[in-house]
Amino acid sequence: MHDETDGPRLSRRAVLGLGGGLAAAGVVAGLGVGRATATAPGPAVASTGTGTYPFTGVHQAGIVTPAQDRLYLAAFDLTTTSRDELVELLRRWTTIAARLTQGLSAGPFGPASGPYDAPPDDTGEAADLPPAGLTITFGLGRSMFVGTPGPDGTPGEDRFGLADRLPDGLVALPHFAADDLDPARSDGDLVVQACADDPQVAVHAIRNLSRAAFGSATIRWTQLGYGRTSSTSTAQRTPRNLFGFKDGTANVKAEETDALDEHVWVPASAGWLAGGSYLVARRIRMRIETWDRTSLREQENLVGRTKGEGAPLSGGTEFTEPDFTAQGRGGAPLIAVDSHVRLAHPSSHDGARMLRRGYNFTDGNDALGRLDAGLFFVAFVRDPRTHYIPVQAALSRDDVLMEYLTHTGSGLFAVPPGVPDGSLVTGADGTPVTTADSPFVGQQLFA
Ligand SMILES: C=CC1=C(C)c2cc3[nH]c(cc4nc(cc5[nH]c(cc1n2)c(C)c5CCC(=O)O)C(CCC(=O)O)=C4C)c(C)c3C=C
Ligand SMILES: [Fe+2]
Repeated sequence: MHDETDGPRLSRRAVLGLGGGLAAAGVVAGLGVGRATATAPGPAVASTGTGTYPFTGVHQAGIVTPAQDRLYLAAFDLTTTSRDELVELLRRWTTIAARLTQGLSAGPFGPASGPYDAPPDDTGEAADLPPAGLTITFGLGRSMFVGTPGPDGTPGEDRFGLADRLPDGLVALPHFAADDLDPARSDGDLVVQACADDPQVAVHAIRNLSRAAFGSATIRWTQLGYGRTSSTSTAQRTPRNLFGFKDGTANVKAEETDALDEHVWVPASAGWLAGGSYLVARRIRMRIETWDRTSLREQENLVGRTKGEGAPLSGGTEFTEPDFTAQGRGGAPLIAVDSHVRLAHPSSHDGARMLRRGYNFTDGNDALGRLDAGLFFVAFVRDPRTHYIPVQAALSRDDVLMEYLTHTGSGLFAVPPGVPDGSLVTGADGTPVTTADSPFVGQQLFA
């Protein structure tokens, strides 16, 4: 497992061989390019102290890799209508992501070594920071394929000739009861999820990707998150959400490879998206001031688990399966029929599970002094039609916890598979570069 206790960390400068020499080599990036094998990121190298996760692989990183402590997620709108420019953007983004996640600068020169009369090819604020386990995960929104329908229901525009490649699961999410969605915090043509154990590293990643998108795409909305609200590995302790409850106990974990195939990865039959997933994002504001005036008994009944250990109210310890048939004195179920865990449990949804990877957020306060805080819910599923929409519909309709929640933002994105190991193109300095045929996330879509 990657964590803060991993041995000595290398800063970007150290990884780069202290800038100068490698930056000089970067001048000739593009010369002598080759397919990266030796330089392709190897297995997770937490043990060597660099704190990096491989960028390449069958699946994109940032899904089953252990959830880091911080999130910066940005949704983008494309400003270009050129398919070639879209491909170029994805190529540039892929190279930058491959570099940043391995502790390199965004471009081959770095923040302080490029031509003196040009803006640096990296903004610099992460120059002396370790890679902090950065992962960057790309997703594609429905509007990229079919545009945005008009208010009168007129169909959107197929700007890139991709309408017939729309994945079946990339549906327009229905309106759920108690949704109060802000369009300025919802949807988008593209999404980039940057997760790291240092917020500055995650912000640096999005900033440099946004910079590289200049002229092709602009940021539509962003969300900062802290204090992951899920574990994605059995080696991680279960964190707590802002209601103070352990969150992520029953999550799908990286070690459950059969469950990942069944519930998270898009199957081979799904064409270009095979090996990918779908990312659901929901910005959920929590009425924490009201919650804090609620008795412990009521809080536990709303959730269906104990607040201290996170054990189901039917008994046992944190990882004991809830027993929904268990009754207390008087015959009432120990886990209420309208409790959160009962309504979200796979047994209520034909066995459907999801890989949750959410974060807490606090975005200031409202005019009444109440915190604008909550849970930025992120989940990866194999098909939102079976693995998310029915669950959300049941929760929005019947979950007593909803009395304390308002969904204020929403997004659904198709997450392409990973860039294959050994396929990155490297420059003379051995680091990834963008060329006319360098690989990119989502390449299968354009094949
Ligand atoms: C549509 C999916 C879900 C949303 C939205 C959601 C929001 C949400 N959840 C909590 C707190 C907890 N959730 C817990 C379990 C849990 N939640 C979902 C789904 C959504 N939650 C699932 C599928 C599960 C697992 C159910 C199971 O298999 O037992 C828990 C219990 C601990 C755990 O297993 O993680 C808590 C606590 C909040 C506060 C919230 C919105 C703000
Ligand atoms: Fe939940």
